[in-house]
Amino acid sequence: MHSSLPRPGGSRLPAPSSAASAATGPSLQPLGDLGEATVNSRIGTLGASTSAIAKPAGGLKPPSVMRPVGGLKRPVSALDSTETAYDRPAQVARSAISQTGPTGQLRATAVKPAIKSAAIARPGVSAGSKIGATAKSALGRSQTGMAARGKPAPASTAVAVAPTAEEEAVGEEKEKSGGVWAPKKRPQRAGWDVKGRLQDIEEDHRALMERLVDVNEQKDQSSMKVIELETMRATLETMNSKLQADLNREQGELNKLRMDLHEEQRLRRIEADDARRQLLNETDELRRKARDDIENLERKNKSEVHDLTIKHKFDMDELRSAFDKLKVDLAEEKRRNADEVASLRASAARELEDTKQRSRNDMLELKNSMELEISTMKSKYQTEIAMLKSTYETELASVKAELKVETAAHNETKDELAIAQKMNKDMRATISEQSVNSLNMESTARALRDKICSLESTIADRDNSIRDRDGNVSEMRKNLELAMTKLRTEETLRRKLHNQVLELKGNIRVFCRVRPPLEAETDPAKIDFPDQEDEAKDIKLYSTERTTIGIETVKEHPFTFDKVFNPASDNNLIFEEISQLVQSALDGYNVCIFAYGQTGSGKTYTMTSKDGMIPQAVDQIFRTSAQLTDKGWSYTMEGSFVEVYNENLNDLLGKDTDIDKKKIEIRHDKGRTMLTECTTIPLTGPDMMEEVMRRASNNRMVAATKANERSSRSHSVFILKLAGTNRVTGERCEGTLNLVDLAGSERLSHSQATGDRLKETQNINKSLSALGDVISALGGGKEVKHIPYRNSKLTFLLQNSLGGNSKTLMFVMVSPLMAHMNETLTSLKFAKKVSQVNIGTAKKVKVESSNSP
Ligand SMILES: Nc1ncnc2c1ncn2[C@@H]1O[C@H](COP(=O)(O)OP(=O)(O)OP(=O)(O)O)[C@@H](O)[C@H]1O
Repeated sequence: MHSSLPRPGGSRLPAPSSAASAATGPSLQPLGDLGEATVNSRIGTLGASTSAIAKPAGGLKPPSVMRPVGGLKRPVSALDSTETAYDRPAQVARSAISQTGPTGQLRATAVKPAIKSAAIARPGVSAGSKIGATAKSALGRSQTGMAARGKPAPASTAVAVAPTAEEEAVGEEKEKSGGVWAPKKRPQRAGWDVKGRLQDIEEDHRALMERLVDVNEQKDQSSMKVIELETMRATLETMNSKLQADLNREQGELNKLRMDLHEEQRLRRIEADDARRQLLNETDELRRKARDDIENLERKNKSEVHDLTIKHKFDMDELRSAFDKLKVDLAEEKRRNADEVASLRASAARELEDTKQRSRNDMLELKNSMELEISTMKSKYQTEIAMLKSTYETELASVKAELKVETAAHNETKDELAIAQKMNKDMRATISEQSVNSLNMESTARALRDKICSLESTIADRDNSIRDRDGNVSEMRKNLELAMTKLRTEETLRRKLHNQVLELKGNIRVFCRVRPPLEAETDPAKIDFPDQEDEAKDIKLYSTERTTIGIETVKEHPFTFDKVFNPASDNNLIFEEISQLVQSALDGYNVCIFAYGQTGSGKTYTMTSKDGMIPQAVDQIFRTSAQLTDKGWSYTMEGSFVEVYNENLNDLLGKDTDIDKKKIEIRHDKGRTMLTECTTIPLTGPDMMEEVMRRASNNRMVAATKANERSSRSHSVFILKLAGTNRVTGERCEGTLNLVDLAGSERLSHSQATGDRLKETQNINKSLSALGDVISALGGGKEVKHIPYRNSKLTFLLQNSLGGNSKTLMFVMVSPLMAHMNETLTSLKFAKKVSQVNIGTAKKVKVESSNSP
């Protein structure tokens, strides 16, 4: 290993061996003469000095110098702990350096072992830090020095050997260039030439001293270097302390961060606690809300159940009425069946009678023919017998005569007598044979007579059964009669009950209908229907009002009526609600249905459109009256259609040329209203209504050409009179159904109208306020003695249909537009007043009847 260590000059040092030391032998004289110990001590001192001097100049660069870059942020302890074995010699060197005095002078004794340990510390390392290399070169130098002085090197260190010629040349060269010092080459002196040798030594000593001076210079340089290194160390230490300070600061920051972290954690914990508490509160709140919801739901459920119960009750009532209707239908069916049975029975009886008659005729014929046959046969046989008898008697007489003749010749003709007797015997046999035949004939006649008898008894049985059936039929007829009577009683009862139901609902009822906005209408009003799913009685409107100080406020206007129809309700739904009133007209009551509201609110649409109240009412009346036929009722119906315009009546079913010309008078007589010179069309079927409506609409159009927008400024009244008679009970009833499309209720200002328009305005205002007056007077009770029917043509026309014996329904029509809000509110207020009027119980129109009480 040591054999391959390179020398600073590139030559190799031979491995330390005794041979090597022996090689130096011939070149060195024994030092016994001079005092070998002295020489050796000098050489040793020199060697030690050179070794000390040969301390590596630049080899003490501490590895830590290079470290700060990477290890800047690392704590010192960490830096120290990461020092490897390679760093330790440098540390030792550093500590050695630190032992220099304040002057910066290096103490050789301290440096020497340091270098030594540095050199020894890394034996066998071929390449490594500068320190190792420097230490090795220093070692090399010291060894060389020692070798030169002939002193054996320690076993653990390399021992210098005598240089070869080549090495010597290099040594010389080195010497010149200030390399490692070596004694000068000179011719070998003889052993005895101690003086010469001393001279050489003296010379070498001088050279060495010179060299020492050089070395001292080098030492100074090294000291300088050490100082430099020291400065560097100080810098490094400053850096180190700076780093330490950084580290401390960072640690401080870290601690601060840790504290922040703790604070943050504490805050988070508090927040978490708060959140948990909030969550608990929210959960409680939710639980409470859920409980409330459940309770609300239960309440709602209960109310729904209640509603459903009511609905169920209502449905049950309806079912009951349907059941009653079914009963009626069943009775009707029964009656039809009974009729059928009766007709079948009659035809069966007729057939039976025919069959009986035919059988009787057949029997009679048979009997006659039999009797004829029997009598023919009888007479035939009797004739035959008589003939035979006469023949016999003749023969007997002739025989007797002959006998007489021949008696004499009796004896003579005894044989002839015997023959004659024999012939007589034969004849008797024939006669008896004939008698048997006659008897047979008689028995046949008897059998025939028996057959006739049995046929007669069968006919009698049949007669009996027919009589029995007749008995059943009459019993069934009686039952039918009873059922019909019951049915009639029930019908009367139904009418009474129906009337009572309507009475309970009030004789003036007010329905409110809001029409849908039309396509072109863009400013809808805000209208609510709060209980549409329920009773549908409420409506709420919202208007905006400006206070005196200019603040806009929204005002609510709630109203309640007998029924409120929202814009989605169609005419069919509305008719369902009024159909019972229409039924009342059939039951003999006067019924009046008004459509009240401003122009364009939907009055005409509700009353006269194709599926409006007028066509549907007539249709229902026809349908119901047809059903009542089975209960003995037959009805006659007649319709009139009049227009009240400017306090004049126009016949809308008359000639168009008579409009505004013919004067129609109103007469009241015993609860009946008659119109003079007004067309009344008998209605025989619902299809006739189309013609009635067409004619009325034509005349209205003609009237409209006379005055613009006349339909809005006139009242139209369709009057349907119904007269019913029950052919079975003799009951009679008369009812009137008045369907009125009123003029637009908008407040017309007198100031803006002139001429015809002013007249129209005055008349509309007059008639509508008269209607209001009549209704409120009717609601005044018994104290009010006078009802001002005569204040307008309209109220006078409807006198018998407004009040005590009538049923009244007012539709208050509502426009859905914001622009009409004020008019709408006025209409609704008027309707509210009407709905609060109680006009007493309606009475059936009294009609004298054959058996009415
Ligand atoms: N329920 C409804 N559904 C659909 N359209 C309707 C409804 N009601 C009214 N209308 C429409 O609104 C418009 C005005 O209605 P209508 O002529 O019936 O009002 P009005 O009150 O009779 O007016 P006037 O007093 O001028 O006769 C018409 O075009 C009509 O078709």
